[in-house]
Amino acid sequence: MVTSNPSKQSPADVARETFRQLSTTRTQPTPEAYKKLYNEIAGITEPIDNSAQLQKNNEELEKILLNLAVSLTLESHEYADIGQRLTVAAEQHKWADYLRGLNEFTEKVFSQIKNIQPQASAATASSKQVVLAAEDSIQTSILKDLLTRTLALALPSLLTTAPELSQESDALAQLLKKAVAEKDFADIGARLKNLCFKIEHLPAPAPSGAAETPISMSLTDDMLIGMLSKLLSQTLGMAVGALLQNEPKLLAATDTLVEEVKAAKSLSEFQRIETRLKDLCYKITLKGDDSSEQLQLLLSLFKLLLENVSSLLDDDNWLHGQVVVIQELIVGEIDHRALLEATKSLKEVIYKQGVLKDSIDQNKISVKQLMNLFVDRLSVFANTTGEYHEKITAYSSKITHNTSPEVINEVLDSLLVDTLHVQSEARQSHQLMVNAQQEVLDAQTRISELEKKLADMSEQVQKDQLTGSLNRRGLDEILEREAARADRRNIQLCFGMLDIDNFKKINDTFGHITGDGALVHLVNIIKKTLRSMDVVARYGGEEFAIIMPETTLKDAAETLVRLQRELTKHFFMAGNEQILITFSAGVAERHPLEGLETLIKRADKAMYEAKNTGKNRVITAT
Ligand SMILES: Nc1nc2c(ncn2[C@@H]2O[C@H](COP(=O)(O)OP(=O)(O)OP(=O)(O)O)[C@@H](O)[C@H]2O)c(=O)[nH]1
Repeated sequence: MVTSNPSKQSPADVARETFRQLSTTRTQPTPEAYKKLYNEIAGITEPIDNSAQLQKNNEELEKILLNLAVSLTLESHEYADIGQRLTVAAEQHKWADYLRGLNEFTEKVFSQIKNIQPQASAATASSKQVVLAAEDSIQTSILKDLLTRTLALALPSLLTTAPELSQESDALAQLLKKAVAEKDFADIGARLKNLCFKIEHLPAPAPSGAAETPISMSLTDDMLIGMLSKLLSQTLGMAVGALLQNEPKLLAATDTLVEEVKAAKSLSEFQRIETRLKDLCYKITLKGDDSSEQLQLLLSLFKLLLENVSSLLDDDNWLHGQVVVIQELIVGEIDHRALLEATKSLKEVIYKQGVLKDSIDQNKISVKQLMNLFVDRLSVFANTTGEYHEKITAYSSKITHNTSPEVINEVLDSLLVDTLHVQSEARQSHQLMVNAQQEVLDAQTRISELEKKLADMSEQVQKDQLTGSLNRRGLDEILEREAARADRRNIQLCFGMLDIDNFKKINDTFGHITGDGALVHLVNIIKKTLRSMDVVARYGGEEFAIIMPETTLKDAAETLVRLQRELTKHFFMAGNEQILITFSAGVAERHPLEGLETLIKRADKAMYEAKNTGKNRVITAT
């Protein structure tokens, strides 16, 4: 039975139903048969003759199907056989044979997946085995996904949909050929999903069905205005808005214009906006010239200053490190954010320099006071011993010239008194020396404690020393700033939390240094994959946070899935061993005015759910 309800079914639904009926009634799936049934199901009568376009579509489709068949002949033995049969069927236009062959192929792929999964869980003896099994399983599941979608959705729809999409599919078929040869389906899976998404979202046919067929893709004025308005408001809001961060007046004017663009519904409204846009552009150009000149001057001054600071720093490694960080920050493209970060780091350097200098000066003063005291005592002692020697010489001559016992007794008494005096001075000086030595040691301990404190402080600056990503403190600051911006501009902000799976096993198998390398590898891949406006921070040991400004929850989740896919393409190498790094992630979109602690908690909770439901997945927070 044919159902006809054009107002309720999307073209994709109709296409699916057409395909199902073709197969249950065992009708040959020729393009003509497909089109006829499609129109019946969609309740469309076909008033205009678009046979030339259909002919072209059919030819393109046939080419795609033939390419797919040929690509399979390059596969291993069992797939190559099917590929041969499909090629013959496509060349002879025997579409029923072709369909049977494709179904057989899908069955084979599904049964292979079932075999691979137990293999993966059994392969615990060597991590390499696990990695290889996981790799196979990922590729096969992508292949499965790809074929299911091809069979169920993309191909039938292509028979009747837009020619642009046919061209895209043709390119895809070429890619598929390459992917099968190289056994790398990650890219093509994503592209096919994208194509299916486009097909699913093709505009529905007009309910009257009188003038339009499902292949009609003509852009109406409304659609054009919609696209124009979206493009303009995005350009203004994101690009221009970001450039004007330190120009509040122009920023406010831009924000107002963005709202007006969003609300504009007709071309005449756009014409009015155009005049105001020109005015804004003019003002921005004026400001831009002005401030970029100032910025350049300021920068050259800043660089000069840094060079001098650097040469003054002697061998203080920490401060040198900080100066290098600032120099790196201002190398190349300078934007407002880089300047803000550089200024903050410089303030930190200056503050810490001050603290260190004060403490070391104080210690130097106390050592100096001690030395003065010691020298004083020493001179007293020297005087005393000098006098003693003089007295001894005098006593000696007295004894030489006078031998009476009374005189000698008198000399001996005096000598005793003088010797006791010298001994007491010597004892005092000795004690002083011991005290001084102790105080110098104390001062040295205090100085090394200060240096340690300084080293500890370096952990508090914004960067994580191992991975070069932001640390917790850096994360807090940027998150606060982005949240304020999101509130001010009424735009989305997403926060992702990800935790490497089974990281302990990497450490236990290959050692901590390799584990550290894996963390650095992950951050590098994150930085390569994400947009430049996204920010990655190390949240804890093997836990990372990602801030995604101006991103919807759906896009943020897709970004993290894309990141997972990138990791399957870039293994981490531990010597000759390939390690597949996977992670579990939770992602949350910030509610307007939501506190950051709550936002982080929601993402964290979703991340734990991802861990507890099998790992290597992304869960969106409620
Ligand atoms: N090499 C290295 N290891 C770290 C670092 N920070 C934390 N770790 C280690 O990361 C491991 C985390 O282990 P667990 O918390 O059990 O997590 P896991 O093994 O990833 O397991 P799941 O999270 O459940 O997938 C511990 O062995 C930590 O010692 C670091 O900076 N370098």
